[in-house]
Amino acid sequence: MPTSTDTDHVIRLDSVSMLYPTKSGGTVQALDDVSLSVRAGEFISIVGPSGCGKSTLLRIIMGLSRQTSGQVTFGPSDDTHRNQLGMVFQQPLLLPWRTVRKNLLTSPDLHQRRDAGTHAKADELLVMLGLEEFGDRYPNELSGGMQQRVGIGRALMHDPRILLMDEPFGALDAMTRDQMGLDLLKIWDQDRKTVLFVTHSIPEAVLLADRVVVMTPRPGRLADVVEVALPRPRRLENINTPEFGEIVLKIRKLLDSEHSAH
Ligand SMILES: Nc1ncnc2c1ncn2[C@@H]1O[C@H](COP(=O)(O)OP(=O)(O)OP(=O)(O)O)[C@@H](O)[C@H]1O
Repeated sequence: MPTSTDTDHVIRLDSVSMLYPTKSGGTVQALDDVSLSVRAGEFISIVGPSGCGKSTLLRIIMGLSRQTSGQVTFGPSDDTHRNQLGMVFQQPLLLPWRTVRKNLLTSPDLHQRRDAGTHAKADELLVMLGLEEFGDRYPNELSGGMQQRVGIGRALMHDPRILLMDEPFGALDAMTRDQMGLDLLKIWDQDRKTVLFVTHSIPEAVLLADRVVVMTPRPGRLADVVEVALPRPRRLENINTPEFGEIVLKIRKLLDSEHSAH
C-alpha cells in the first residue's frame, strides 16, 4: 500500500476506481479504490476471479483506458513516459504475412526509426527467446508457445522499463506454460524490469512473483498483497515444497472468503 514516505516506487496507484457505462444506461464498477505501490524491478502477479478488474487495471496503467477517479503516477520522479511501458496480451496479435523478425521490427510500441540498432535488438531478442532459427519463418509455422515468445519480443523491442502482461500464457497447454514461466524468469533476471503479470493460476502467480496481488470482484477490490519470500532462482520443484503450498493456500483462502462473502 502506498504511504506518504514511499519514494522508491516505479508505479503508484492511489485510490483508483473505474466505472464503465452499461448499455442499459447504468454503470459497472470494475475497480473500487485500488491503491498499490510497485518498486523498481519487482515481479508482481495479479490473481482474482473473472471480472474482478485485472485487465482494466493493466489498461489504465498502460494508458489505454482512463480511470474514473484516483491517480496513477510513475516514479521515482514521475519521469516514466508511457512509452517506457510494454504490454503482452493473451493472444500475441502477430501479423501473419510478416516473418518473425519483421513482426519484431513492426512492433506497435516501436516509435523510433528502424536503424541498425533496431535490427541488432531484434537479433538479440531472437536469441534471448530461443527463436534464432525462426527469424525468417511466418507465425503460422510456429507453435503457440513460440508465437507468444514473439509477442513478448515485440513488447521488449523498445526496451520498456515496465512490462505489463495480461494472461500471457492463458492460451497455452500446461507443459508449455510451465516452461514459458521459467523462461520469462530468466529473461526478467537479465535486467530486472518491473513486471505486472495477470494470471488465473495461483501456483503460476506464486512461482513467478515477489508479491501476489489478490483481487476480488464486484466491485474489483484489492483483497490483500501476499509476499512470496521464496529464494531465487525459482524452479518447478519449488511447487512441491511446504513453503510454496502455504502461500498458495493463503491466497486460496483469501479468494474463497471473499467469494463466500458475496
Ligand atoms: N469496455 C467495457 N465496457 C463495459 N464494461 C466493461 C468493459 N471492460 C470491462 N468491463 C467490465 O468490467 C469488469 C472488469 O472487467 P475486466 O476485463 O477488467 O476483468 P478481468 O478480471 O480482467 O476478467 P477476466 O479474468 O475474465 O479477463 C467486468 O464486469 C466487465 O464486464
